[in-house]
Amino acid sequence: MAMALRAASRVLLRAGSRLGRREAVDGARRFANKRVLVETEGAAGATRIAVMKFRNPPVNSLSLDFLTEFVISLEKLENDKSIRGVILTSDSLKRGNQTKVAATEKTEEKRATRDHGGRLQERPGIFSAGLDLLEMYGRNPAHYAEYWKAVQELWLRLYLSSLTLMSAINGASPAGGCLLAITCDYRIMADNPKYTIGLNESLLGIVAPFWLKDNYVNTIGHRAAERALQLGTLFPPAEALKVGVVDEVVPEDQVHSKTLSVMAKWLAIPDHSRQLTKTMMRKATADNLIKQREADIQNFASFISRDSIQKSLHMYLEKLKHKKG
Ligand SMILES: CC/C=C\C/C=C\C/C=C\CC/C=C/CC(=O)SCCNC(=O)CCNC(=O)[C@H](O)C(C)(C)COP(=O)(O)OP(=O)(O)OC[C@H]1O[C@@H](n2cnc3c(N)ncnc32)[C@H](O)[C@@H]1OP(=O)(O)O
Repeated sequence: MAMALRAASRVLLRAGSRLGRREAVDGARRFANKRVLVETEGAAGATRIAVMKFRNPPVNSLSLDFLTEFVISLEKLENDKSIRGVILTSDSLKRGNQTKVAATEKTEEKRATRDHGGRLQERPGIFSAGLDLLEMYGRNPAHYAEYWKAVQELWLRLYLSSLTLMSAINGASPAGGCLLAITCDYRIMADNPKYTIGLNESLLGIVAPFWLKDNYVNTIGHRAAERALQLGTLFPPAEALKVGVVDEVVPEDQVHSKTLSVMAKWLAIPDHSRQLTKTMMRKATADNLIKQREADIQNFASFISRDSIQKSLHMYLEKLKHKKG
């Protein structure tokens, strides 16, 4: 398994250097590729934590490029011995240096936030819209296979990470967005009823993969997962807390500070015992995928290529496009 992960990571690193964009380097304290910004907090030489901010406009969907860049960034953090904790969050807060694009049409309004250079900015209120539907629609089986391998890789890396991972959920978090959150050791969600979280695959006419289902069952229990998966339930914060999809709900402006303070408590536990415990709890679930990765890829590629599934995705995409039109 370690060898397989190292080999996959070499491939990703090569892809990363081809993608090649390291926009900002400030010692070890801040690095970024195009879609993931990583900031570290804490004094040099001491234990530090990192904040990984998603910035893949407009909705932080998990495109192939995003997945590649994410895994490269995570690996860098895993290799940095001074980093013990990582917070996943969206870089979707409004920045000062922005202007509203004059918008009369509804479709314009939807994407009205641009910076002064006219570049599209991440809109606030979205943690991640989940897997990129355009990677799963209208492509060929080889592309589906490549994409699914990257999705598996992301999940395995996060689920088995030796770091303490926390998600600061500052927006909507459907499907793959929920995947990011439930791989973490702890989840804190902003108390905004507009934000929802859950595995809504069934509403799209698709099915969550077995390993994500297992992750969900491990998080909220079998009965709750069985019901939520069939109904494709997206829980608002209070319900997400009640069912256990998230561990805490706090006012929106306190999500970051609260996550930092919970992280401090987790980091007070010795790493070796916490890590061994985490592995003990998670290894069997991860091994289930590891032993059949290739079969899972083939399953996905043939499932998603079906005419009926492509039709469902087409209808869902159309619905998204016209929902406010
Ligand atoms: C038996 C089984 C056998 C085998 C099975 C094997 C494997 C399993 C098979 C399949 C599993 C596949 C798993 C998939 C998991 C996923 O993650 S699927 C994605 C689920 N995501 C969603 O449903 C979210 C959809 N989006 C939204 O609900 C809203 O966009 C959101 C609340 C995030 C934001 O709303 P709003 O601010 O109003 O923005 P818009 O809706 O206007 O969206 C802006 C533009 O972004 C586009 N977009 C939205 N989401 C996605 C996405 N996930 N991927 C790509 N693009 C997305 C949207 O269309 C708008 O585009 P436009 O401006 O119109 O061009």
